[in-house]
Amino acid sequence: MAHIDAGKTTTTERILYYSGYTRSLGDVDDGDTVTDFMAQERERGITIQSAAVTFDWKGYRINLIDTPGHVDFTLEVERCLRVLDGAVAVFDASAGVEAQTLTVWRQADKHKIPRICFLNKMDKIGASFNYAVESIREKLKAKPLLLQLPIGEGKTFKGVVDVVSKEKLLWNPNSDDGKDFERKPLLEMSDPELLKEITEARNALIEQVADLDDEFADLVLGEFSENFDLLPAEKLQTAVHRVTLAQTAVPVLCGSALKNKGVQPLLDAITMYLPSPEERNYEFLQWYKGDLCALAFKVLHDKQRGPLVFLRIYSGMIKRQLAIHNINGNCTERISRLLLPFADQHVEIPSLTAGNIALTVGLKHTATGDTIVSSKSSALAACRRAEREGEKKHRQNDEAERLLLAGVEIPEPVFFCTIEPPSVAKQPDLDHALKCLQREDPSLKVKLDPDSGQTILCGMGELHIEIIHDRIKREYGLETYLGPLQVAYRETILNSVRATDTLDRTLGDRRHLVTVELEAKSLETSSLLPVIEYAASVAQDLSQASREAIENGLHSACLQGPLLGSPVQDVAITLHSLAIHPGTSTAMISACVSRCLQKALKKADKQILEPLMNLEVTVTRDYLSPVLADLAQRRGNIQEIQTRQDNKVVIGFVPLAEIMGYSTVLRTLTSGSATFALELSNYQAMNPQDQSTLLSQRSGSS
Ligand SMILES: Nc1nc2c(ncn2[C@@H]2O[C@H](COP(=O)(O)OP(=O)(O)OP(=O)(O)O)[C@@H](O)[C@H]2O)c(=O)[nH]1
Repeated sequence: MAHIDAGKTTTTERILYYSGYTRSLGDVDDGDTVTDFMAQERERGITIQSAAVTFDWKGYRINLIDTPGHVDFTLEVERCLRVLDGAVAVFDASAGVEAQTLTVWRQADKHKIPRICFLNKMDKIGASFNYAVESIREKLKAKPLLLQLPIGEGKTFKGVVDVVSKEKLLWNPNSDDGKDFERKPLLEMSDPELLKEITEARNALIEQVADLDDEFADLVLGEFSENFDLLPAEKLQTAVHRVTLAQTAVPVLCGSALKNKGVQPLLDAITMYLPSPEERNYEFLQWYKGDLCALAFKVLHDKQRGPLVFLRIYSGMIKRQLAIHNINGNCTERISRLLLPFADQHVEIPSLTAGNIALTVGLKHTATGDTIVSSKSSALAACRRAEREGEKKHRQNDEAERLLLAGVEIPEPVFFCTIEPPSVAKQPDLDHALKCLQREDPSLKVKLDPDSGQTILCGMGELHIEIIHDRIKREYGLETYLGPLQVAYRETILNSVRATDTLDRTLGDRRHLVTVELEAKSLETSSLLPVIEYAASVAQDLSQASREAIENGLHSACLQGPLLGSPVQDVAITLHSLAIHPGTSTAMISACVSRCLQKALKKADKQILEPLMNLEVTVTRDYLSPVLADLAQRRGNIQEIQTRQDNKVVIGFVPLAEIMGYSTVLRTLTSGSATFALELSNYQAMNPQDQSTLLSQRSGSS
């Protein structure tokens, strides 16, 4: 995991080469890497879908997932992190911690994933080991354990010193694939200076680990207190492994994937310090007692084979021709074939056990985030065990929560645009393509505009929508037309308003009569859904069906606000009175409260909320002024300007509406030398002037 362009794909390629899976070295810049297999990825040089690859290293089996770094694919990253036992965070050693690194780091924190850091690009001009380590300490608030130190930096980078074993690892400059390197103990005779430096680094490391691990502290203070040099490397490694698992510190290694240096020791570190599946102690596993339990974390549509579902197996075994039960979908279906994922080539296998990632063919109803078990009765047995345990511990856990592996929250899309098929006859084909793409990518939303009947595509960013458009063309052969990209605004109200409404309709011989009085007011806290309250007199004899009908009606009224037709948020609604004539259908109750709320919202003082983005621009000093001047014109609010090596890093907020197409603008402003990262911060109220400009633009254009 990493910020965009830190070198994850290049590192993965090296890993696959050294582990013997590939015979030649792929290159991102030449577009021939194994994991970036989608056509767009090869052309754009970025990782869109994280491919899962299985390989072996010195007797260990490793399932590797290369995640995308671009912020538009944050959800994809989180879905993959969710199923990992450990992660390697890759950094550009000349930039240290970048904006997206922070995001993925937080995601890994959320899922409690032990990790190690790999400071890549040590060969790059401006690379600085100390700078990058410092930024890990400061920005990620993590404790770095320096297991290696570089030999040279930038152009002079030649290899690394293993602090744990006090060995020098030098890569043969004449080897063009980095396979040839020598590992030599540091000796007083040949490397007195370096040996002194490394001994100090090793002692510091030992003290640091002893501070974090009591068992190690006892060992060090007892047997080896006089001389740390006598402490065997394996003892230190075992303690670093425990500390990594406890996530109280992170091992740091360095290298240059592009120049083929440092990747083999990284592989050793992965097997040595990251947890094996058994070491993760997933709490829910005890309920399954070795029965199958797996999580579907990715779905791909394959033209020939139909939906391919990636499963992380937590316990039990998966076999081909096995019937499985999907807890979320409450359905049973059969796996027809089982494959071991090797990027876009898949090897057929008869069975796969816990800890592995399986690619299954034949599951037609399983979607991303679903929990898979062997049968309904196995799920029930697990549930009973969980209940018994819960009673013992006097805990009131939600039964479903314990059995379903938590999925991943899907963020609300911030952009939308219309999409049209080349001809009306092709609309069903477009609908099919969008349905398949949505099953793969839950952050893509598709809606139908109730007024125009047009299909609307909602996504996480410009690149996201562009790529979906591209995929529809390439994978489904449909040339679609996109309308202009629009920002997804929200609305709210600023005061408290009351409204009443009556719906009286006779359909056939049945009279439907509802009268409602409600109050809508602004809510202090942020909430996407309206907070609904009932006056005591209303709550008294309200049936469950009527309550659901009311809530449906209120929710649907909040979907289209009075100003722009955008969702209304941060409102509290109180039902003061409600009279329902016997025999009135629930649909009529919904319709009446919905209309009444719309009336109230129309009367209220209204406010548009716009998405505000966190922006981080990295720019050389010479171009700082034009970048700042441009941001000022975009209603940008600069919080801080940091110095990162020779660059300036501008950190601030800017409304999404002002930053569309920014990559082209920034390229022109800085002759292509600057980079930027954008991420949704929150929704903020527009000022009255900007709001009225937007409203008049909209009414002029509609
Ligand atoms: N100098 C130098 N460049 C590197 C190194 N590793 C990768 N690069 C270059 O950095 C760029 C990005 O590399 P990728 O491997 O695609 O990075 P990534 O993190 O997978 O990128 P995304 O998947 O798009 O987030 C490419 O131009 C690589 O050639 C390195 O060790 N040194």
